[in-house]
Amino acid sequence: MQHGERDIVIKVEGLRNVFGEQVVHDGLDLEVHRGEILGVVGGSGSGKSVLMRSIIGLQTPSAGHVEVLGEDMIGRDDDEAKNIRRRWGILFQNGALFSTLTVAENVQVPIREYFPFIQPPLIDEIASYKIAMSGLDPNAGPKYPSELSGGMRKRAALARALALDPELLFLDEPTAGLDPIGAAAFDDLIKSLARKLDLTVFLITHDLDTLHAICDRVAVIADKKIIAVGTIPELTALDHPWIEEYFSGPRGRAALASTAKKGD
Ligand SMILES: Nc1ncnc2c1ncn2[C@@H]1O[C@H](COP(=O)(O)OP(=O)(O)OP(=O)(O)O)[C@@H](O)[C@H]1O
Repeated sequence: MQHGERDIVIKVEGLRNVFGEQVVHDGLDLEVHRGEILGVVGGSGSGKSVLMRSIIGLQTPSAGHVEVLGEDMIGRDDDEAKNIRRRWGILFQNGALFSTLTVAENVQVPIREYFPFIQPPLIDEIASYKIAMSGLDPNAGPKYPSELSGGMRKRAALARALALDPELLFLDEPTAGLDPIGAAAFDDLIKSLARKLDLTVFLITHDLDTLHAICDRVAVIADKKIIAVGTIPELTALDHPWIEEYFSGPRGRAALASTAKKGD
């Protein structure tokens, strides 16, 4: 399928990132289409997180072009960048919740930042709604992150990422540290929210089950660039040793078998 400019939510062209002597990205290109869940995979240290940081403006690339939701991300002043940031939510790898705030207060932070004129009772209501949407019990609202399980913390962080009704969601290893049942439940939640809320999702993961269960396409980083993007069958049809080893090695085969079983 051909995608018009308006259907491309993230466009990265010729991205180059260098730390000292180390070239992490060189000539990296990627397009993320509206409404898709795009998984990003690659070996440890291949530059997945640096790619995400370049897209969200936390890392200024040495060269290249990054466009998000039709806006050029490089060289923006603070106010302009803030207006674009409002349109996406981010779930960082460790959740990155404020430990001194309750779950409800964490979810309220972005709402208060962007809409300080909204009255507190309404802010409470919006936060409760996001907490419920993320599959947490309403009793979780007054709890502190340290009082929650790992899975509940992820859901709380997801509620905060959804606080401003984003169009785009960035997820950095959302199922890392969860047991397989918790991870599958979190995958289901992401898939269902993405469909219901018309989200575009950029998802970094090492979790083969997640790739099979929820990703529409997968982008593979190796050799400092995106070497392939496509559905898993499209990728496995390619003759590339890393991709073959990744998807067709023992863990890849197990993930495929378990997805096939689920679909019976
Ligand atoms: N701020 C920084 N300063 C120097 N080097 C950095 C910085 N951030 C990342 N790097 C280096 O860039 C490379 C890519 O890092 P990145 O975190 O993007 O890898 P990754 O693919 O996300 O890895 P993992 O799967 O292990 O999380 C690594 O070698 C890392 O050490």
